[in-house]
Amino acid sequence: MQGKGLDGKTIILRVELDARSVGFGAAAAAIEAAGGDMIAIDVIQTGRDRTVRDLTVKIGDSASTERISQSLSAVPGVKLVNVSDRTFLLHLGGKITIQPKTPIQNRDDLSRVYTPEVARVCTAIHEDPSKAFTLTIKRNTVAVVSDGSAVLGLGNIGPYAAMPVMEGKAMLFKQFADVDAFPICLDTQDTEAIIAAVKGIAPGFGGINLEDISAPRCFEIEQRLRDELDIPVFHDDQHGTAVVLYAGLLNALKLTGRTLATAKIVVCGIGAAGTACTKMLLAGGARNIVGIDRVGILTVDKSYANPMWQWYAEHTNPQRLSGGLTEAIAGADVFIGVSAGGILTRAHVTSMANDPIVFAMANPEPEIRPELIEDIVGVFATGRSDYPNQINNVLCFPGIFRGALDCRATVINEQMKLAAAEAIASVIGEDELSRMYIIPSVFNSRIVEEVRRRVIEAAQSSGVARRQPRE
Ligand SMILES: NC(=O)c1ccc[n+]([C@@H]2O[C@H](COP(=O)([O-])OP(=O)(O)OC[C@H]3O[C@@H](n4cnc5c(N)ncnc54)[C@H](O)[C@@H]3O)[C@@H](O)[C@H]2O)c1
Ligand SMILES: O=C(O)C[C@H](O)C(=O)O
Ligand SMILES: [Mg+2]
Repeated sequence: MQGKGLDGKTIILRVELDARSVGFGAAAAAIEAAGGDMIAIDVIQTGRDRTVRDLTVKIGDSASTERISQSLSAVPGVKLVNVSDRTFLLHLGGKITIQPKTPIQNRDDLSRVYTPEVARVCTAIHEDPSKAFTLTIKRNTVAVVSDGSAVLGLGNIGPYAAMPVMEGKAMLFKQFADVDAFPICLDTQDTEAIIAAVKGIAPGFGGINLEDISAPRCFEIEQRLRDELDIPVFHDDQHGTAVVLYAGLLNALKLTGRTLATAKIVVCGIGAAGTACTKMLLAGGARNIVGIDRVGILTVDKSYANPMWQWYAEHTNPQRLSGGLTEAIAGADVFIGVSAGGILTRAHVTSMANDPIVFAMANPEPEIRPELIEDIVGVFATGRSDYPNQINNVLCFPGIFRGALDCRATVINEQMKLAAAEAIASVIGEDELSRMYIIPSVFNSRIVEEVRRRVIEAAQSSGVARRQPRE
């Protein structure tokens, strides 16, 4: 098992060299001395006094971006202008764009897509608002809405910093399910203001994917929007995560000879994801779930100001355990982490039952790195793409929205979520299932189609579909 880490292995250093006092060789030598290997040089600007170059440098195992930058900056006459890596370069100018479906080539085209002809289409929609689904982008467009309050496990980093994640989700929607998704990061964390903003933009969208909004506000925001809008509103960190977790856990339990009803399951991080995962496991028949957050094990013997924690304490922890993670995890069959990076230790895992299942799903840094417990864990999964068994909501949200949009569902309900989980689990055949393969790859082309098909069936049988899709 190997993760690539967050630093790219190749970096690009933009340097300004004082042409009179520094030779290029000195810069190259400084990079080499710090463990870097210069593999390309691009001249950006040249002049009599100074030149600007982009140096592409491969970072050796012993080196780091910081060491190389420091070594280079220490050379007299060298000014380090910028350091980027392949990841940053991929983000230059953002990751998505909007393109018209047809070009406007002449006056005739112009008068059809725009004034005066467009007015006839506007009038038709005014007379029959349901035509918005057929005559505008509403039919295939989802808003990915965040307030930046719980971005991955990075926490409350605000709406500007949340944008790269939301753009990424939009890319995944398009690539995997051909859904046009638009990232919307709101500059408010006020519940009422978020509800009003989403309701205000809803006319242009066929669905709302709420993303990275922290608990407990996310519960009220989602519930109110579900009640007040007639398009699906789906908090991805709750339900997308729960659907994928459920699919992966069923397979892991099967492989280790356990059942949901008898396994002791510890859920760490009782926020958006932890709450929804627990609800889905309870609905599936789990009976021994213990939840833990910063305040310790949630137990009915205490009372909590957070109403969701109160609910949680009343519906879990049948043995009324108390204490911290050490007390919660002793003898547990399953650990589900949706909290923060690095909080689980090898000693914790050693204290679990034999052949334990550890799903360390915090992003980007899991609760524990697989290499630390490889020899003692039964089944291991993370939320990341650079380890085996990626339990990530990307396996759910493209397909579930594809299905919901195609049958014009008014909501995404429990039946549709369960259908999505069963679809994801079903993509792995019995003979393929192994400890390193409990959940299909994001790139498995059958996932979206299978999720879509079963979600549409579930929407129809539960009476929330407004349209019969063609195929
Ligand atoms: N793999 C996936 O698909 C996936 C999906 C959703 C969320 N996540 C990850 O799960 C984590 C939580 O996301 P969320 O949307 O539920 O956020 P959230 O803010 O709603 O909830 C996080 C909860 O974790 C708790 N927590 C933080 N540090 C803790 C600690 N040291 N010990 C115990 N509890 C702690 C917080 O108090 C909070 O209740 C993030 O790291 C996120 O990246 C992963
Ligand atoms: O964004 C991800 O990779 C998954 C999830 O939505 C998260 O918040 O961590
Ligand atoms: Mg998220």
